[in-house]
Amino acid sequence: MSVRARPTSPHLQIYRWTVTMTMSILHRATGIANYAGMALLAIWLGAAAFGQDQLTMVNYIYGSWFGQIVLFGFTWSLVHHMCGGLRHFVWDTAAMMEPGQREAMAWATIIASVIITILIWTAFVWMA
Ligand code: HEM
Repeated sequence: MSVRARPTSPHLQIYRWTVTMTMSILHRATGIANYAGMALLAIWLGAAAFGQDQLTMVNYIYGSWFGQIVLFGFTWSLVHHMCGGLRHFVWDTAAMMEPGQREAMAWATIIASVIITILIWTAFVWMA
């Protein structure tokens, strides 16, 4: 007896990859990363409350090249997630829902998040 191929439901290997899809995934990923980043902020505040030695140690770790990369990534994650939140806010008004408009907003989110992150680090870290 011949076996007929069973119908498959849509899944990642069937969908054409789109920028809006990437933004949707990134929004959840940055949401999760924001939790981890907030823990870093809590550790820093806790160290400041404990005393100068603890604060110096945390500052040393956060100031290392690895710490700086993590903090830069956390800044981008926060900013990207915030831009994504504003994108949802625009959609809540039922605007920018056409395919071209959705893609334009997705690209605007990526570009704005990179520019804003670099501006924040320029103003508060590199030039401070
Ligand atoms: C540290 C701060 C934040 C954390 C930890 C956080 C965390 C998260 C997480 C984990 C999700 C995913 C929920 C899911 O997909 O089921 C989410 C979704 C969302 N976040 Fe945040 N978030 C933060 C800040 C913000 C800010 C500042 C905004 C707005 C400017 C925002 C707007 C949204 C929106 C609109 C969604 C829902 C997106 C959707 O329906 O697909 N979030 N957040």
